[in-house]
Amino acid sequence: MLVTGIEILEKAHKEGYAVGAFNTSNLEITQAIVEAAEETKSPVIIQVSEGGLKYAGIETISAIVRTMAEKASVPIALHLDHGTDFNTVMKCLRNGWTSVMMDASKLPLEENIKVTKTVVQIAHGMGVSVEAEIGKIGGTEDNITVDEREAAMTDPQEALKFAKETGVDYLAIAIGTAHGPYKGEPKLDFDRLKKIKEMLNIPLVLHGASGVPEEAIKKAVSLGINKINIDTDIRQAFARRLRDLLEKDSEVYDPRKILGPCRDAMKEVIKQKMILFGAAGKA
Ligand SMILES: O=C(COP(=O)(O)O)N(O)CCCOP(=O)(O)O
Ligand SMILES: [Zn+2]
Repeated sequence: MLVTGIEILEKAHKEGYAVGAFNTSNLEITQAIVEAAEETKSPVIIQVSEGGLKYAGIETISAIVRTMAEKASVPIALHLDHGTDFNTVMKCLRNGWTSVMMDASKLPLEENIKVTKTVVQIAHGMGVSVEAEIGKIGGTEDNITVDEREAAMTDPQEALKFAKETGVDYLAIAIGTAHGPYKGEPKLDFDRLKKIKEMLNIPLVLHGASGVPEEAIKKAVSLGINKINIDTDIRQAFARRLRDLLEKDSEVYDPRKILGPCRDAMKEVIKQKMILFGAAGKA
């Protein structure tokens, strides 16, 4: 069933587990996410980035996800990931999305607060929940020094001010993760996470979670992470299966015989994440 993000995350926050938020941009990835959720009886957040919207078209990807979510037996939210453009956020609200991220983390704090507060007021008026970001979660490709990454981490006092002044439902925090494939092992600042959770007591979001060791994920969940964003691991599962399949069968040409097995490979990765996050059986 299609539900709001806060309906899913409030329960996770109260019961101390995390829900996977998996990015899609087409039919097969969406099918893989929904099938994984059904098979593990997990609530799930299906999310689309602005790049995903450009690739698929907002009306088309909305229709695919909403149709499958409404038919599903598990709770599913449709979420805009990293909405940096106000008008894109508004478009998603008009297309029946049940959760949006207003990502104004690149702006100075006061401007981030101002625009996020506006989105929260509008979204809440439509019964939609809101994620925002404080601190800067960059990409593993960004050439920044360790000190710069440290400086980009979320300041607990700023996070408290931000949450109070915006009324945001869940907050993405920077504690050492980054988007994309890691070169080395990411070091998460668990003390910072613990402090932020104690001070804010709302659902917290971990971006850039692909490639983070399982023990670190489990510790982050135990300290209060309730939404975990995964995209790179799914993309890499797709690409591995595709290469393997084409190497083994140079004659295959039916997209269904190519994309179907790739879909199944993505589904298996997603199921493992749902079990690792503690969401399995929580639907
Ligand atoms: O936090 C994550 C996923 O992080 P990951 O790379 O560790 O999977 N995300 O928000 C996914 C961001 C995807 O954006 P784009 O479609 O522009 O490539
Ligand atoms: Zn992200």
